[in-house]
Amino acid sequence: MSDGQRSPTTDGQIVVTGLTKQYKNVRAVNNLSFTVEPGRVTGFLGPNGAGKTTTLRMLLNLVTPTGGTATISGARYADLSEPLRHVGAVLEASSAHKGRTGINHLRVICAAAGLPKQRADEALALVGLSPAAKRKFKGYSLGMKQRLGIAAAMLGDPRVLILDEPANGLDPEGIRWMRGFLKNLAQEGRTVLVSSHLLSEMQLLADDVVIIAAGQLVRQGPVDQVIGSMAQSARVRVRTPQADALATALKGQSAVVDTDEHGTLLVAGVDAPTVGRTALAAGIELHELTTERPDLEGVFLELTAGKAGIR
Ligand SMILES: Nc1ncnc2c1ncn2[C@@H]1O[C@H](COP(=O)(O)OP(=O)(O)OP(=O)(O)O)[C@@H](O)[C@H]1O
Repeated sequence: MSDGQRSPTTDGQIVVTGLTKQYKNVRAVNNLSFTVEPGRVTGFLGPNGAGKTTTLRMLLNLVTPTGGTATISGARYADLSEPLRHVGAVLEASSAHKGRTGINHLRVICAAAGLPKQRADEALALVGLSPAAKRKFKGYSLGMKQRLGIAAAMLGDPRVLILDEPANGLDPEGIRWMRGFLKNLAQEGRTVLVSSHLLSEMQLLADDVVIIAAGQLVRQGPVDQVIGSMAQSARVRVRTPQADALATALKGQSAVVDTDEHGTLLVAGVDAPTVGRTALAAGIELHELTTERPDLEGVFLELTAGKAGIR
């Protein structure tokens, strides 16, 4: 389907179907399928060498797939009539001519892409770099270079933004800025696909996650659902002066009950409301009832265990 024939239902959607990349000895991406929806930040997660960069490069027509397809708004990147107006990408920290100022770097891209010159000023303002517009690139910090890369990606006011490890090398303030910036783009209805190995960061940033390992899909879905779908995902912490009685009552509900060194019950297999109701029915007093979920890090390690390869 060409850019002009895009269906409104697929606008901004990224669809990866059976995508495969075989290098000489390495199958970097192996029959990978997932979708990325507009209006959401999607975290693309995987251990080192999982195939994230190769996948993003195939999406952007920088690497030719061995098999399968990757489309953006129903079209392959190569078939988009004005790719920069449709897709912005930041694949690595921005590189630019060292002696060129930030604003001139962006103006050169505008000229090459047939975009109006004032977009350079607008994009620079968008990433908070206007005060450094006339400073030379060689004097930019890593954080400023990252922002300039994002400004370049935003020149065409794209519907879809694709970023490979954008938080790399940023300080905490830079990471906080990036998080707010990307969430805001998603709120505007844009599609934001961000690869990262910073799992804790994704938990704060992403609405959805696509987790891959060894080139294959491990799990995809809303962050909360992916965490919640783990067999051992939720445990309920219960403190009660009648621990033995409650443990007995819960075992009748096919819960698995452990006790820690302080006598606190750790209950798996039933949710907190069930524990509360069971306690109430048995006339047991509760001092604490807390649902404990593993963080994304724990889920990720469990999901990709054994697949994270030195490949
Ligand atoms: N041009 C290439 N030629 C041969 N093998 C390659 C090439 N590019 C990537 N690979 C291999 O493909 C696999 C996937 O690499 P890729 O860079 O896509 O993973 P990644 O998930 O982005 O990893 P990282 O987080 O370390 O960047 C790795 O084993 C890598 O060595």
